Amino acid sequence: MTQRFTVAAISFDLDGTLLDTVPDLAAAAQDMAAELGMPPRSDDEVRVFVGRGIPNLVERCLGGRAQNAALLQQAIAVFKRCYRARNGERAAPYPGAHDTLSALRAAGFRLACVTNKAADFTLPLLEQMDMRHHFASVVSGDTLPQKKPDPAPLLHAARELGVQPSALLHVGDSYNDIDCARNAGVPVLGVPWGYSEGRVLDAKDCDGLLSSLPDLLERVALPTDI
Ligand SMILES: O=C(O)COP(=O)(O)O
Ligand SMILES: [Mg+2]
Repeated sequence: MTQRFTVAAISFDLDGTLLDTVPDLAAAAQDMAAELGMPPRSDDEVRVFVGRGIPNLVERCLGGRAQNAALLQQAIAVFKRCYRARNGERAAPYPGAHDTLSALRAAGFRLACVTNKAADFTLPLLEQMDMRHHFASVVSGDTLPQKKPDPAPLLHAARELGVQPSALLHVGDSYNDIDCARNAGVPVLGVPWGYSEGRVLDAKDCDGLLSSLPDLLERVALPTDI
C-alpha cells in the first residue's frame, strides 16, 4: 500500500507543476530578444531557465550580455512588458489539474500556491486558468523578500493556512521546491513532468514522486481520516 501523508493542507508550485507556462515565457523571451536586437532563445533553452523568477530567467537569456547591468535592467523591463501580453495565451494546465484541486478542496484540504513567479503575473494567470478560487493562500516570487529555495515562502503559506509546517505537504517540479520544503520542515513530493532547470528529480531527494496530479489523491489523508 502506498504511504499516505497525513496533512491538513497542500501547497503547489505553479510553473511546471500545475501549468505548462513555457510557451508563453519563451514567446516573451523571443519578443524581448527581437526588441533588443539579440539572438532569440529556443523554447527548450527557456525551459531550462525557468524556476528562479523572472529577473533570473532574463539574466540567463542574456548570457554574457547580462554583465552589462544597465542592459539587464532594461531587458527585465522589456521582458515584463512582453510577458504581460503573452501570459496565459498558450499556458495550459497539466492533465487532471482542475479535477485534482477540486477533489482535494472538496475533501477538506486547505490549498496554497507557492511560486517564484511575480504576483503581477501569477494572479491574472490563476484567474484566467480558473484556479484562483482553489487557493486560500497565494505566495508569489515577490510577496516576500525571499524566494524558494529559502523556507520563507512555504512558512508564510503555512501561517496563512493556519497549519504547522509539518501538517503541510508541498508539491513541486524543481530542486528549488524540494530545498525550500526541506528548509521549512515541510514534506515534499516531486513531479517529473516539469522543468527543474534541466535536472532530473531523484525520488531519494524528496518524499516521493507523483506519476500524475490525480495520483496525489491516493497519497494524502486528513488527520481526521485516520
Ligand atoms: O517564475 C519562475 O521562475 C518559476 O515559477 P515556479 O516557482 O512556479 O516554478
Ligand atoms: Mg516550478
